[in-house]
Formats: sequence, C-alpha cells, structure tokens
Amino acid sequence: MDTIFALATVPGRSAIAVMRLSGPATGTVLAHLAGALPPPRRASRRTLRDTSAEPLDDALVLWLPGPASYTGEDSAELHLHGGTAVVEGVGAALVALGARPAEAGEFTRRAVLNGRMDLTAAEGVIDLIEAETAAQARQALRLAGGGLASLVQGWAERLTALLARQEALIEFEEEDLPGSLDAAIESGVTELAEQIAIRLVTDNGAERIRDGLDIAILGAPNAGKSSLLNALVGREAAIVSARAGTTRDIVESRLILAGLPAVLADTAGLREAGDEIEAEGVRRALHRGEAADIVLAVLVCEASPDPATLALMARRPCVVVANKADLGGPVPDGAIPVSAVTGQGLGLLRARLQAEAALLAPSTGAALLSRPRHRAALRDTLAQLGEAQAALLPELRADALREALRALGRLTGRVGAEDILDRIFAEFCIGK
Ligand SMILES: Nc1nc2c(c(=O)[nH]1)N(C=O)[C@@H](CNc1ccc(C(=O)N[C@@H](CCC(=O)O)C(=O)O)cc1)CN2
Ligand SMILES: Nc1nc2c(ncn2[C@@H]2O[C@H](COP(=O)(O)OP(=O)(O)OP(=O)(O)O)[C@@H](O)[C@H]2O)c(=O)[nH]1
Ligand SMILES: [Mg+2]
Repeated sequence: MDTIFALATVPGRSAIAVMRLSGPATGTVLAHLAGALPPPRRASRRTLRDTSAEPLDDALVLWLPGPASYTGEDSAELHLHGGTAVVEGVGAALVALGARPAEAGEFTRRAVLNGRMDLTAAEGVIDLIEAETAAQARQALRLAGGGLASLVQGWAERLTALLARQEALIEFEEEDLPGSLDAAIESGVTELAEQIAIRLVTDNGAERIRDGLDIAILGAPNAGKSSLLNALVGREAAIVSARAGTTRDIVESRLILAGLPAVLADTAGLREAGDEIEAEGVRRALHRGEAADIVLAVLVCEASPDPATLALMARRPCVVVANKADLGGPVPDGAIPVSAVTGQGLGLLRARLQAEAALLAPSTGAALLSRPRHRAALRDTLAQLGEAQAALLPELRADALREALRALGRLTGRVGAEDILDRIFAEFCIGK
C-alpha cells in the first residue's frame, strides 16, 4: 500500500495550508521531515526540513497512528504556512521521502476499504463538501455520520438471521426443528419489506434536497419572464427588451428557496415562431417546462393565457403570476398579481415558490435516501423479498433472501457470504 499525500485545503494564497498524509510509511516520512515522531494525536510545533536538512516551514504537526485515524491507517497532518512555495517545497520533500500525491477521493476510499465507513457514509462526506445550503449540509452530515449505514446494517442483520433459519431448515429437514420456523421467516420477511417500503415513501424529498429544484419560467413573448427572473435573483441575468421574442436560449440563474437550492430558468416566449432560431428556443422552452419541478407561468394582467402555457400548467406543479400589475387590468383567477418593474407582489411570489418547494422536498429531519442509487438498491431488495414471499420451495426462498442481502450489501459495500455462514452456526449451535 502506497503512502499518499495531498493538500487538504484550497491551493493558493491562504493563512494556513493543511497537508494530509496516509499509509504505512507515514511514520518514517514524518520522522524525517520533523526530526523525530511527535507524540500521537497532539498538536506539536516543529521545523520541517527537506532531505538536505534545509528548513521548509515552521509548522503544526499531527501524528495520527491507525487504526483510529480517518483512513484507518497511519496518518498525519501538516498545518503549513499558506502559499504555493511552502506547499510545493513540502510536497517535493514528501516525494523524495517515498510518498506520492493522492488521487481524488483516495483518503475516503481508503477509509471505506479499511471499514472506517461504508459507501453511503462516503457519499455523505462528498455531499457535505458540496453542500451549498443548510438543509443540504444537515442531510449530508446525517449520511456521513452513518445514518443510512446503520439503518441498512440493521436490516441486513435481520435478513441474515432469516436466511440462517431458512438455510438450517433446508439442511436439516429430516431433523426435528420447531414447526413455527417457516411462519417466523414469513412474518419476518413481511415486516422487513414493510419497513423498507415505508422508508422509500417517507424519504421522498431527499434527492431534491441534494440536487436542488428546477424551476422553469414560461409564458407568452413579452410577458416579462426575463424581467421577472432578473427581479427574483437581483441581477441583470437575462436581456430584457420591448420587442417580443427577445429570449431564445435558456438563461439559468441560481436561487435559494427556504434552504433549498434552485435553478431558475428563463425561456423563450411561447408562440408560433417567426424564424427557425426562435422556433428552436420555443422547443427548448417547452422541453424545459416538461422536465421542471415547478413551472412559473407568467401571464399578463389583461391578457388571457396562451394555450401552450395552459397545457403545461395542467401537467406540472405550477405557480401562476399575472405580471405588469402596475399597468392595472384584471387579474386572471388564481394568479398572483406582480410587477417585475415596481417589485409589487414579489414577496408573495417568493413565499409561494418556497411553499411549493417545501411540498416537493419536505425536510422531515430524517431523510437519508439522497441518491437514485440508494432507492434502486432498496427497490431491488424489496423485489427480492417479494420473490422470497412468493417462493414455493425452501431453496428458492433462500436464493431470494440471499439476493436481497446482496442488494443491501451493494448499497453499503459491506455484506459478504462469510457473515451468513457465521450466523448460521452461531444461531443454531449445530456443532459440526
Ligand atoms: N484537521 C482536520 N479537520 C477535520 C478533519 C480532518 O481529518 N482533519 N476531518 C476529516 O474529514 C473532519 C473531521 N473528521 C475526523 C474523522 C476522524 C478523526 C480521527 O479519527 N482522529 C483521531 C482520533 C481521535 C480520537 O482520539 O478519537 C485519529 O486520527 O487518530 C478526526 C477527524 C473535519 N475536520
Ligand atoms: N410596466 C411593466 N412593464 C414590464 C413589466 N415586466 C416587464 N415589462 C416590460 O415588458 C417588456 C418585455 O419584458 P421581457 O422581460 O423582455 O419579456 P419576456 O417575457 O422575457 O419576453 P421574451 O423574451 O420576448 O419572451 C419590456 O419592455 C419590459 O420592460 C412589468 O411588471 N410592468
Ligand atoms: Mg425574455
């Protein structure tokens, strides 16, 4: 196993730069660099020197011997003075001492390999680093802390026990095993399937919290869609003009709604287009609308909605505004009167969008299934539990239970065949 190092902080001009090391040679590398090994798990100030004893930095050094470290291997941290020259000098010395630069994610990959965390916790670590809102960070921290890992671990243990009973039933059919065994497996499988299914339903907003919401602004040309985008995000993101058909490309801008990140997409006005460029813009607008989590339909106070917007409003979750309220005129039923020019009604619109977002991504405080992979693995597990329930032969039922366990194992990257055998003999004390 190589000994790896990487800058753990952003490169460039900074107060401090943290260099991280991990792998079997960490102790010897650190002893060379710092003169001797400092006491473990304690911040020590040391002069770092290169292989010709030339001083590189006056640093704070942490020696973190495994297996308690983040990676589970001998590790160290060097808190250096920031800046490229010091960092590059220390990097060169580390290479000279036999370490190599780490690949992206390699520390966490090692943590998974060494059983310090499971795959879902590693995903949580990545999500935590990428989180842009408080809700995202909370969800990621729960995942990184093993929230899903321990849930799945519990399910896997129950499943392993059920499989162990099933295996024993097959192997010792001739012997006297309690007649209730089969019924116990049946009810156990049903209960487990119910709990997994419930989790799939209740965690229904986690992916949206992680990925953010897609909101598409749609409406007739000149309705003021681009003006509204600019007003909502507080900058001139899209071109506004009095001419109908100004916007052709989709203009995206980020917005945070009640802790949820959202992308607001301004689109071309919907109409029978004058030229092929505009026609392509309209096609893209409709496509974006069909895929959006929320459609922000922009009508104009005195005008009635165009048919394309009406059709989309019927299909997608929708917030309808009647723009140019400053000009007066009747407001269509159910629409919020707003003015992109005076700012009238924008607070109300924001509140409506937040309410809609909260509906789509309820932050229940316990959502963990934040990736399609999580859902897919649990759906596979459920399908196999269904097979087990339907199986007429004990062998087929055991096969299905084993497949269900594999699906959970794929989720965490953990469960192996060894576990199952251990459980069989531990639970039944058969003796040979
Ligand atoms: N400086 C620093 N800050 C950091 C990290 C880090 O690695 N270094 N982390 C990394 O992502 C996060 C915290 N996660 C951590 C995970 C494990 C250990 C750890 O195992 N430390 C000691 C054991 C401490 C103990 O006595 O319990 C060790 O390595 O021996 C430390 C931090 C965020 N902040
Ligand atoms: N009085 C008034 N004028 C507005 C309002 N919102 C937009 N306008 C004007 O309406 C015209 C069209 O605005 P845009 O934002 O470009 O309209 P759009 O819907 O993006 O138009 P296309 O991109 O062509 O589809 C511009 O002259 C704006 O200044 C409003 O609330 N009140
Ligand atoms: Mg526009």
